[in-house]
Formats: sequence, C-alpha cells, structure tokens
Amino acid sequence: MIEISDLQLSYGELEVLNGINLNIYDGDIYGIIGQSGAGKSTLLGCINGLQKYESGSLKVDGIEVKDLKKNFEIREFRRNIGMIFQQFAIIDRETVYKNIAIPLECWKYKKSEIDKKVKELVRLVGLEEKIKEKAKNLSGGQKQRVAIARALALDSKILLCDEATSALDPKITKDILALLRKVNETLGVTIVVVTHEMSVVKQICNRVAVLDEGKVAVEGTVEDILLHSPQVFAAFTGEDETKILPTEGKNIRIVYTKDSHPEKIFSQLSRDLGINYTLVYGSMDRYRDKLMGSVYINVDVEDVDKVIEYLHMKSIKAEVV
Ligand SMILES: Nc1ncnc2c1ncn2[C@@H]1O[C@H](COP(=O)(O)OP(=O)(O)OP(=O)(O)O)[C@@H](O)[C@H]1O
Repeated sequence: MIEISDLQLSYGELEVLNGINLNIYDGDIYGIIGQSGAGKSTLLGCINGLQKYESGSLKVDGIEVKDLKKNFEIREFRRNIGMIFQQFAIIDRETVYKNIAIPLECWKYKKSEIDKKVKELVRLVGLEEKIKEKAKNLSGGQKQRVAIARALALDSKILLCDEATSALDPKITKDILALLRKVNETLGVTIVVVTHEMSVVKQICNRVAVLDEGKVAVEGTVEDILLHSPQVFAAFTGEDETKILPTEGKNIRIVYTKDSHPEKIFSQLSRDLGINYTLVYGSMDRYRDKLMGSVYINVDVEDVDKVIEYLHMKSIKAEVV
C-alpha cells in the first residue's frame, strides 16, 4: 500500500506538491491525472525515492521513503518498484532478450534463472517472436512491451507508468493498456498511471486523483466520479456537457449505472405523468468493460419535482442540474 499524507515539495520558490493526501491500495490501477506542470511526474518520483520531499509522509508498505538513507536500502526498496516512461528508455542497440535480462544480471541472478524469467516475460508481453531482435528495429508499442517486461523482471509489486502511452497511436495505446490490465490481474501488480488523457483513466483505472497546482482536487473511484461529478473531468476531455443545456425550464440528468439502464423509462415518462419533456443530450462512455453515461432531459419548471419523484420511485438515479 502507498500512503501519502500532507506531502510537500518545492523547487526553490515553486511549490510543486502542496499537501498531497492519497492512498493507493494493493491491486489498484490508480490514475493520477492533471494538466501539464501539475506535479504528476514529481509525485511519481517521490514514490520511488528519486525525488526528496521536504515534509509530510510517503510510505510504501509501511516504509517511510525519505528515511531510506543507505544505498543498499534504497536499492532493495527500488527493486520492488518498476517504472516505464513515455520514451520507453530501453537500450536500442541491445536485443529484446538483453534489455529484459539487464536488471536480473545486475542483481546477479544465475544464467538459467535469467533465461527462464526472460522467456516467461516475453510470453507475457507477447514478444516471443522478437526475442532476438535489436530494440532499434521494434515499433513504439513493441518497445513499450519490452519496457514493461524489464520493469517486471525483478518481480516488482508496483509498476509506475509515466505517460506510458502518450507517444503511441490510439490502437497501440489500447493494446498496451490491455497488457497493463493483464499484468495487474494475473500478477497482482499495483499500477500507478500518470497521464493527462482521460481515455487512459477510463480504460484501466479503478481509482483516480485529479492533481491541480500541487494539490489533490478530487479523488475517488473512477466509476463514482463518472457517475456523480463528470464535470470534474471536463477539463481533460474538453466536453463540459452542462454548457450546452437549455437555459429555459429545468434540466435533469439521468444516469446509467451498472445496475440501471433507464432507456425504457423515456417512453413511459410522458404517458405516466401526462407531461412533455425534451430529450436534450446524451453521452455514453465505456468505463473498463461497462457502458456508462448520462442523458439530460428538459422539463417545465412546474413538472420538475414530480419527474424526479417518479424517477426515484423507479430506482433511477436522477438529479436537477
Ligand atoms: N528539477 C526541477 N527543477 C525545477 N523545477 C522543476 C524540476 N522538475 C520539475 N519542475 C517544475 O515542477 C512543476 C511540476 O513538474 P512535473 O514534471 O511534476 O509536472 P507534470 O504534471 O508531470 O507535467 P507534465 O505532464 O508536463 O510532465 C513544473 O512547473 C516543472 O517545470
């Protein structure tokens, strides 16, 4: 578990982390999203001990990271934390095999163990056929697969991803995110994903923190935020749905959840209540494997209470916006 409380870090006058509080639980795929300069990479650097925070606490499995002083303590600590980057950071002139073997060689594993582990990992990341290929001859997506395999070579329990898909096209991004999900599900690795892309959060994260000017602006499960306060994400998607709603009458947001698909209600609503309404706008999203979203309807001011009461009676989530 990663426990962060009141974390502060400045570069000279610039306060980059300004009281960060969040917990990342074992098995999470945790998204840290924010605009450029919000402090996301700095926070990742604190988690793996590369950045020294000034005050507050950051514990990984109970170990206060800033208390690690001796080289061997730091090395042992980092062994459990793999990291991947936007630009892959693998050695182009070496083969796929060698790139994955390097951390194992550094830790003086036996040749036979290295061989077994590297072969297991290339299978996991789907690169068996490229095992002898030089990294420079690989595509971006394949390079990121090598980087993931290398990051997991020492059986890391935590994988930190710093904009790991930002240099990839959408289809390859999807494949890499699916691979990260497989790593999380099959190996139980906790994954922390730093990104400025909402689509990345929606595809794989279970929890998310929105970082703004060195503070956590919002934190919670992605599902809850998508359902209850999607406007939080508007800055990242560029789609603030509430801006296009009519200014007359009252707008009601009806939410699709994993348990309720309210489409049937649209034909019944007018009939049962004897009122008119306008279907204004709807947006559907995939969140991991589910379809989620909301539909906005516009009703006359005098009808709003009975519409809300009716929807709630039918166990449909709805609110006036
Ligand atoms: N070594 C450093 N010295 C001085 N300032 C720094 C240093 N590293 C980062 N900064 C500044 O700290 C702020 C936060 O940087 P950081 O890289 O953590 O943000 P970020 O949210 O990851 O941004 P991006 O998405 O652009 O990578 C930025 O204003 C950056 O210019």
